[in-house]
Amino acid sequence: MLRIAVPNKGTLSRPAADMLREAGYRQRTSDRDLVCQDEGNDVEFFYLRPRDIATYVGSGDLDLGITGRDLLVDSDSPATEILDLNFAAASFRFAARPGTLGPDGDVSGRRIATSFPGVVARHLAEHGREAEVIRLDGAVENAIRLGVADVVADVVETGATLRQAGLVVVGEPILRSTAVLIGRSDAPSAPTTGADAAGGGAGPAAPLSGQAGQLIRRLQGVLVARRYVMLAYDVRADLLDRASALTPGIESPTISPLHREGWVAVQAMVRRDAVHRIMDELYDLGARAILVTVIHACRL
Ligand SMILES: Nc1ncnc2c1ncn2[C@@H]1O[C@H](COP(=O)(O)OP(=O)(O)OP(=O)(O)O)[C@@H](O)[C@H]1O
Ligand SMILES: O=P(O)(O)OC[C@H]1O[C@H](OP(=O)(O)OP(=O)(O)O)[C@H](O)[C@@H]1O
Ligand SMILES: [Mg+2]
Repeated sequence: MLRIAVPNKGTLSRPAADMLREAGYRQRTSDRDLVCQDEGNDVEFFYLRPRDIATYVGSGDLDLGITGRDLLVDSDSPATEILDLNFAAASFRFAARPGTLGPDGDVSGRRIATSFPGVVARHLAEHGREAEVIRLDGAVENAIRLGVADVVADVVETGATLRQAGLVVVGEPILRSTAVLIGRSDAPSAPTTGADAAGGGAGPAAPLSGQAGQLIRRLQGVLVARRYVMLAYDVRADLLDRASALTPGIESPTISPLHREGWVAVQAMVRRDAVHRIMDELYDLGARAILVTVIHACRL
């Protein structure tokens, strides 16, 4: 049975379970459940602190896991990113009281409070800088107010927490994080499919097979279904080339004959964020009966 680690609490927990449900897996019914068996799919889910997930996967005790890229980097476990799951986007940044640091964000010689000492240490080493790293469990913004640190390094989503603490971000983002599916570093990587067009990154090694490969393909299917819609319309056959250029689909649009002479029906997947612009352009071209439908699931 495939064993998967899923965040039990916090920002990642609900969207991770929602995504697995959308991919057809059974999920726990109570926040207190620590394990959920999906016998139909031969998969067992273990609900763990997101910070611990890379440790379980890196040791090989669990096969795959969902966590944040920043937590994966911080763990320094022999685990690697298989698929960007495209939720819980945040950046990891230095912040300080205005005027504390120069615009280049050089933190050399400063005291840096963070819950991600591994991410900060890697950044300092990559930039050849030395600083004192003070590891705290959370609410790190208070460390400056309390005189424990000069700089914080923390997750920033809206920036509201920093503003409330009178802090400003300094320098470029240290890391851009999203939720990711991870596996052991020495395991084969995800199968590459047309889903890569939807951001499903995959490494170069041989594809993961069996239930692991199936889970990855299902999650890639959810990513595509979330990012694309199906567009259908009728257009005069002599305008088909121009219409197809607007809706090339992922592989190629489907063209069907219409009873009305000189007209064809076209179907193609288009990116959800571009669909209204494309519909306007198709209408201006002369296409009619333009319909958008949601994709619930797919395998490309
Ligand atoms: N606004 C946010 N606050 C915290 N973490 C966020 C946010 N947006 C995205 N994330 C990501 O969620 C992960 C942190 O999740 P985690 O469950 O450890 O912390 P949390 O949601 O802050 O919960 P808690 O701090 O209460 O334990 C990281 O990968 C982080 O990048
Ligand atoms: O940019 P924002 O939208 O304000 O979000 C980022 C803040 O949210 C998280 O704190 P959390 O509430 O999880 O508390 P914690 O520091 O105790 O983890 C994170 O540590 C930042 O402080
Ligand atoms: Mg937090």
